[in-house]
Amino acid sequence: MWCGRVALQRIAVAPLNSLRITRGLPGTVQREMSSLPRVYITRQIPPEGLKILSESGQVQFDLWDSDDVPVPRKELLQKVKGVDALVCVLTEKIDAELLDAAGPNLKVLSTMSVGFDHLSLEELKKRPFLSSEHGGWGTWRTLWLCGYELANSTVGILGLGRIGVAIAERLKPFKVKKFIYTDVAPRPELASLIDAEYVSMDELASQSDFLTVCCALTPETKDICNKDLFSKMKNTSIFINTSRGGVVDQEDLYEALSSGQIAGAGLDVTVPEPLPTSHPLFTLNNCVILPHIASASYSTRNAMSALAANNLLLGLKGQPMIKELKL
Ligand SMILES: O=C(O)C(=O)CO
Repeated sequence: MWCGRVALQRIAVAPLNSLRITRGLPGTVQREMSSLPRVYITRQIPPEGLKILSESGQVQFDLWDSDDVPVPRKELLQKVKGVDALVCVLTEKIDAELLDAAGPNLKVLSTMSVGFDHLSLEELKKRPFLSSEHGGWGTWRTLWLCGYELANSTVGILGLGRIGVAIAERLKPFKVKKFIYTDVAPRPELASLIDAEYVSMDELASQSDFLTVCCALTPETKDICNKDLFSKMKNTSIFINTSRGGVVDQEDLYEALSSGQIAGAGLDVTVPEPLPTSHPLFTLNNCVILPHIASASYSTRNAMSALAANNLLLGLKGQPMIKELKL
């Protein structure tokens, strides 16, 4: 058997290996949709191979469930659309038409054959998207990597303090329609700086197009961003956390992102930090995770160190500090 591994991207293990197999169209077997890489198998391949894929927990697959008749070309061209990987046999012509139909998500082509005369090597070589060396970019496409705009949006701030205000000030030029916030109580002085409206937690969840978490992690705010909050958010909303990972129930967030309950998340902070690369959140294509760098500019970090030093000196002199945490 020759397995043509044309290119291999990182595939992280996700805890979703118990997906139910459901019967789809006659002659096909489908696994339920999840965020795992999608594989199409063009033939009912012998059980050993299917078992390996099934038990790996690394992929979801869709299969032409017959060994007597090859998958009709029309069905094949439909089924390969957007797949991450393809297992084929020697009856399938892997040519320009098929590779175009599959599109730029295709990262691995594995043929269950020693011969490879059914593969158009010229076409395979031409396609930069089959090689991770080319950055995985395909041609410009109309909806590729599109996101939601800040213009005309409602931005919700969970926990309004200096950071929430600073974020709003930076977002305002992008023509945000409205800022809303919630906190333990209204903070009119800060809110007036950004013209933000005080709302309940439920209203914050249901109205925000972008919900940004700026509260401190305390016993009261631990896991405050959980299933209950995500279930009230719009499925077009983006969740941002730059405060502390502990304010988010990461399992609930994974569920909300993978089920499409919310559209996406940007996390600068996680539990733990660094988040292990095997963490399920890393398997999602609608979750961007950064290594706690929201304040990582030379001037901000210098200002932070100067503030810490000045506070210390004032404290030693018994004078009021510039910023003091009242215990
Ligand atoms: O100052 C903090 O608390 C940070 O998280 C650094 O960005």
